[in-house]
Amino acid sequence: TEFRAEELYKYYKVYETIGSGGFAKVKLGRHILTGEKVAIKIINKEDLGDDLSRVKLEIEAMKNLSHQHICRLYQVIETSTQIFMVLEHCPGGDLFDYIIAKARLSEEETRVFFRQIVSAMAYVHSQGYAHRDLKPENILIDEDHNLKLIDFGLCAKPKGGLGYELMTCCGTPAYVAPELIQDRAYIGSEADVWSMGVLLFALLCGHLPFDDDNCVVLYRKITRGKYDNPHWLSPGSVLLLNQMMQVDPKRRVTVRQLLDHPWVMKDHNSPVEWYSRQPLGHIDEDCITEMAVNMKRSRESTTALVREWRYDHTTATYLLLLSKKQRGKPVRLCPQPAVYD
Ligand SMILES: CN(C)C[C@H]1CC[C@H](N2C(=O)NCc3cnc4ccc(-c5cc(Cl)c(O)c(Cl)c5)cc4c32)CC1
Repeated sequence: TEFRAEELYKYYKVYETIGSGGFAKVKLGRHILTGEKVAIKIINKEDLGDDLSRVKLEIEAMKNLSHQHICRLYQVIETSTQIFMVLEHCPGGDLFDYIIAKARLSEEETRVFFRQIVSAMAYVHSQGYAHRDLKPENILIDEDHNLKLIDFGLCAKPKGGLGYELMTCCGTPAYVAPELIQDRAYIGSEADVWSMGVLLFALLCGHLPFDDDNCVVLYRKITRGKYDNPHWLSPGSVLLLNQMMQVDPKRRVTVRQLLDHPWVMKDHNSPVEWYSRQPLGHIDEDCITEMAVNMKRSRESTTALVREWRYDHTTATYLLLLSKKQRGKPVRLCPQPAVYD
């Protein structure tokens, strides 16, 4: 039903295309009521084919994932031909470009970033999901130079919980764990730790531990699990990388062990905080008050509406107001469409 695309333009200013990801393009937008910038991921259904299920999977996963280091989904609008995902805007681009621009990161800067990745992954696993496509291209940098995980299109939530084995071999070759390559049954969280090891290597070294233009050669290198440690790596970094890129998944360090791993604790002296700072069940009273006034509804009916988490304009308005509050901005809605840059 085409008129529903109007729903996008009713609530958002839509500006230029700021990027593309796979079968989607991403435009910059602004939520009219709060004035907050958003990223609008636009998917054309006819380009998808059977990938439509992947998009539905990503949307369902993102509705259940609310965390300070995961890109937040605010609203979903579906028309007969398109799906619009209104997402948290990350002006810093992705980590891949960031590494390229700096050649490689210092151990100190890597540690700050890696702690945020461990925080996000401990939360994702605690919700019963495995990401399965961890790589610098799928990690964005927000306006406060914090990391946000994106692209849950390949994630898995095994019915029996993360302890259950998965079979689908997927992900990006250079980051894929050996057990996936051998087409053996694998545990999603263990495969994610391998990918985190490859990611940590890329941050510290500026190149990949296993690389080859020929896929077969690349896979053989991964299953052998042998790679060169550049001379600039500290002994602590070499040890952690070795513990994460263990070919035998049962010998690999777990995300839980990473939370207070000596390398992760260095200079920070505290374990990684992985709990969500905005748990899904929590309702913020200030945001409810502002919305109730603006919608000319009672606080009770406004609260009930927000609690339905329909990922419609009400969800978006609430989450964007909450984001403003958490960044110290006034918890205010602008009823008349204000003029911006
Ligand atoms: C694998 N790479 C190519 C992927 C690219 C995709 C475009 C990205 N991007 C820009 O190009 N410019 C700035 C920019 C700003 N805010 C963003 C917020 C969310 C997303 C986003 C979120 C999800 Cl959940 C998702 O699935 C996808 Cl595809 C995108 C992208 C943003 C973005 C950068 C990484």
